[in-house]
Amino acid sequence: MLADLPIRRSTTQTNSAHLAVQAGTSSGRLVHCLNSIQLAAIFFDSGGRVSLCTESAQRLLANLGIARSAAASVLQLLLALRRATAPSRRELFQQLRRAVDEQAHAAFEITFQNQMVRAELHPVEGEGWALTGEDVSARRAAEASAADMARLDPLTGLPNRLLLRERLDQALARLRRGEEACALLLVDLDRFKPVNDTLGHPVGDALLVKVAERLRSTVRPTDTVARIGGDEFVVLQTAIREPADTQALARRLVDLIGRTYMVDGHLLTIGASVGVAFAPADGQDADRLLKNADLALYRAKLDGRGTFRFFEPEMDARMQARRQLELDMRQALARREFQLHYQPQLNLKTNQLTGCEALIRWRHPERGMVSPLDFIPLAEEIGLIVPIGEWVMRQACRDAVSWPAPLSVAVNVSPAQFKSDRLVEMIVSALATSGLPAARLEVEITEGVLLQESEKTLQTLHRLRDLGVRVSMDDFGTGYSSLSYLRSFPFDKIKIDRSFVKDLAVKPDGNAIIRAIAGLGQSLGMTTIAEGVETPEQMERIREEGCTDVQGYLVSRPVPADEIVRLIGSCQ
Ligand SMILES: Nc1nc2c(ncn2[C@@H]2O[C@H](COP(=O)(O)O[C@H]3[C@@H](O)[C@H](n4cnc5c(=O)[nH]c(N)nc54)O[C@@H]3COP(=O)(O)O)[C@@H](O)[C@H]2O)c(=O)[nH]1
Repeated sequence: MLADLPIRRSTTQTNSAHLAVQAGTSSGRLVHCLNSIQLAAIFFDSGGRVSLCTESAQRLLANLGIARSAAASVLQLLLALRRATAPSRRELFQQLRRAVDEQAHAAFEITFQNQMVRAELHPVEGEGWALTGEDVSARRAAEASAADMARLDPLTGLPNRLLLRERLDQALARLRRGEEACALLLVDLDRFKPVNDTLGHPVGDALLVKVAERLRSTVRPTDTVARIGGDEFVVLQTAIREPADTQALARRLVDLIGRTYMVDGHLLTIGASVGVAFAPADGQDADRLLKNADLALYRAKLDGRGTFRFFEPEMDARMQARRQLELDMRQALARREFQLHYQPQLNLKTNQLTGCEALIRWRHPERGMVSPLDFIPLAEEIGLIVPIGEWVMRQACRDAVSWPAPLSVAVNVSPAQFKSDRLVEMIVSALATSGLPAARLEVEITEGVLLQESEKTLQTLHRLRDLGVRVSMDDFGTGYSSLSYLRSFPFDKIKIDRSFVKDLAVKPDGNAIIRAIAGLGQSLGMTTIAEGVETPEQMERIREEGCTDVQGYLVSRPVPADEIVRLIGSCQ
């Protein structure tokens, strides 16, 4: 049908909206056709007068408040449109005016009383003009709503990272104009993961929604609360008069999130750690502010969580140092920079060595000897303890197999290693490849291991025990519930923390504690070994209180593998 019409497609534009009109039209058929496809179109002759106006175009003009008579010519129509729309559109109409003067195609949009019309002005070769119009209000509204949705977190309805970023950029622009300071508070939920893991994601999601409501309820309407990750929220506080405003808000956030929640019949308690960065003091661009708030958050977590910290420049330096240590540690395994030292354990009754504890050492080419206290916690935090711990286990088994039986080797196993499903298989493999009997391997764990996923952990411990591996409880007495853990698993050995041995000389009740633990071990059929024994007096008191074994500098400091072989030989 279009072929019948006096319309031809522009050579450069294939879209049907981009039409050029040929001379010599049969206007009756054309109007009929355009009316039936609901196209708003107005044709102007070479004198600029309206020669054809479809029904849709008439309705559109009426909606825009433009009288039909006003549309008598192109210029009159443009003037009427100019009067009908906002001053911000005036520039557009100047462009249109130019298009008319230059006989060029032009496309534009008119917003009028919530209605949006996309219009196109097409020059008709030597004959006049065609103006087409399309109501795009619904399409533009859908696009705007999609754009809004793309800036909101679907679960909580809070702004997401994208919108936060825009608001932060706006706040920083105001700051640059000297208007107001702002602060960024990065909020990370503590103990959220166990809720998700144990009660399932629907409960976790409902909890996040409640957290979002609490956060929203505690800020001013001018502030922004955003959700930027699973359990990560951000508050952008604007118009700050003094840092105390932000301090009060940070305290409120920690307190509010830490209050109990009732979700799906479950009483839940989580916490929040908050890191704060101020603009302009801690950064004037969004990236720096976010980075510095993150550093402050990291500090808050290190300081025990459930608290807030303000960014300090030293945090950056500390983080750089930590990153370098992490990089070095990742290379240390491949570069064979780790070594094992061994510290002997002595039975007080027989005066014979019973075994040795394997203690890792890191000989760094520039740092020198790095203490495990300086790198094991970081290795645990970033998960590197799993490969490092595997190396320790395999090396310890390889070294111990050359010691005379029944001497055993005790290996520290970290909580993070217990999370790995491969732990038991790895130990079986270390024993098999080294040829060390399982009974000569002892696994030392701390309370931290039992604190996590206790059911799974206990299963792992029982599997190890079934293999014949012995299990000892390290640092006994320093945790919160050492006693209760003794009931949950039949340990082979209790290692009394060296702080109690140290207290022997200084605290009047020092020996009472050692006596109590030794008695407990005796009743439960467990070996009790006192750590950190440095003097003959300490050794004597420990023997008197009933401990079975000792370990400490008095017997020997931890020594390299070849030296322990000599030491063992000299004791035989
Ligand atoms: N997961 C792993 N942890 C490990 C491994 N190797 C060591 N560690 C842990 O690092 C902590 C520090 O260890 P280290 O500096 O080796 O200190 C040990 C001994 O040197 C020290 N000790 C022993 N006797 C004495 C003494 O008489 N006085 C004194 N002041 N210190 C002494 O005690 C540490 C042994 O502690 P423990 O493990 O609790 O028996 C330490 O927590 C290690 O556990 C590893 O391979 N994996």
